[in-house]
Amino acid sequence: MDKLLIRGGRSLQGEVRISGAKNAALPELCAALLTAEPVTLTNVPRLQDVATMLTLIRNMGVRADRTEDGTVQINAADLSSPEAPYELVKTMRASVLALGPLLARFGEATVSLPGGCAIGSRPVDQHIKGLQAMGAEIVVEHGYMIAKLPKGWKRLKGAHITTDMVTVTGTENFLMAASLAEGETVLENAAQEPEITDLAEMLIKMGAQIEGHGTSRIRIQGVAKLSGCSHQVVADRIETGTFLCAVAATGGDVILRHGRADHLDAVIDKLRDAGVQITPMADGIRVYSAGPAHHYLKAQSFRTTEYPGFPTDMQAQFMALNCIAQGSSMVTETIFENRFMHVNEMVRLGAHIQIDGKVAVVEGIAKLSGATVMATDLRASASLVIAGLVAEGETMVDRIYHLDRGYDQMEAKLRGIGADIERIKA
Ligand SMILES: CC(=O)N[C@H]1[C@@H](OP(=O)(O)OP(=O)(O)OC[C@H]2O[C@@H](n3ccc(=O)[nH]c3=O)[C@H](O)[C@@H]2O)O[C@H](CO)[C@@H](O)[C@@H]1O
Ligand SMILES: C=C(OP(=O)(O)O)C(=O)O
Repeated sequence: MDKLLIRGGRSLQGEVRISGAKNAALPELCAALLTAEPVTLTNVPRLQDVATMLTLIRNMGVRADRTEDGTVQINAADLSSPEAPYELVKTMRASVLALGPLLARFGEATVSLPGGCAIGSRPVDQHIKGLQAMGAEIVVEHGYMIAKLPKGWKRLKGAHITTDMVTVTGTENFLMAASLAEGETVLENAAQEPEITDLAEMLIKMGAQIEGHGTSRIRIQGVAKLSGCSHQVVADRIETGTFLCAVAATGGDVILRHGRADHLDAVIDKLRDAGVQITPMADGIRVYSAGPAHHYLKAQSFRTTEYPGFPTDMQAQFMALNCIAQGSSMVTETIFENRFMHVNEMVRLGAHIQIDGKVAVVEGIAKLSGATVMATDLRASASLVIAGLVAEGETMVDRIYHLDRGYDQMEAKLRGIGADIERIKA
């Protein structure tokens, strides 16, 4: 297993190019299953999850070709096997996104219950309930969701779906399924994340009739057929936020090219309150902090919530900053029940953190000291990299395959702005 070796203490300067969003590219690759016509996605990030999704759809008989510039061409005209086997989905939560499109276009689907980051139990009951409301017959057997249309049905039927909680991939599954269903679907309590809006915009280019995306109530008028399209994946707000926290922690002056400040209001507000200077630009964001966080920044308390609130996917990275900022802070995780696994590893670097249920109380200290730490999930890995960038001496981050699932060449990008970081190949 590859590791990252970081020698901390350097400030960051220069420019980083932000990649396309993992959490938009994955549903958009699945949306291509809704049509027999060619779909072109550009700005697709180079990630392990994207590679896994491409393997998954190729395994169904779909043609999917990617080029070095981040373009992926998909043709699902000859999709022969609407199945997502366990072996291919066990590492990736987003594989559940195959369910809606397969069911909508082929009237059947067999999709393994998904894997992904071990940050909580992550059930898919809402996905199943919503698709059942559209008429699907779904049983869960031997770890698989086996779904089909009732006898004699040609298409799903539009429905009024109110989920028990806001679910991002649930909303995406319903959007895709409803686009090809008969009649109107109304999604209440819908997720409002920018990745949902980006997916809806892609579906609209394919001929879908969608209104209200980006709000908690989405209306979809189903159509009988969707066509091909060309779509550019939106910039990754979580990658952007991760680099913002890295520069805030080390000090420095960096332009995040293509980063979208308007998708990160909650994080940027907290960074500004901490003392970081953030300037939105025409095609990016400039971030400036005079030096190491402990000399210049004040720790910030925050609570994760659904968009537009503070994203759970930024909790660990901001906590790394709080560890070495001035003062104490309370970090409350409300979305996933097991998303503090980075805490023990940060403590190994000298951080002062105590967990009490959903709350982590962080006492900012002047210095972390380098150590060997283990990445436990995707954003935990990123937070340990940030901690390593400011720790004294060497930090070795083990098990970075988690990082490779969701960050496009993170260590190369960090090296490009002055970090002392190298990948140690297994
Ligand atoms: C591929 C992708 O886009 N992943 C993102 C997506 O995950 P994902 O879509 O899996 O997360 P959800 O928004 O569905 O989960 C929100 C909460 O609802 C619960 N829940 C969800 C569905 C369900 O059927 N039953 C249920 O109980 C979950 O366990 C969790 O506690 O949104 C999360 C929350 O912003 C992010 O952390 C992930 O990066
Ligand atoms: C939790 C995440 O990913 P996934 O839903 O793919 O596990 C994430 O992107 O932080």
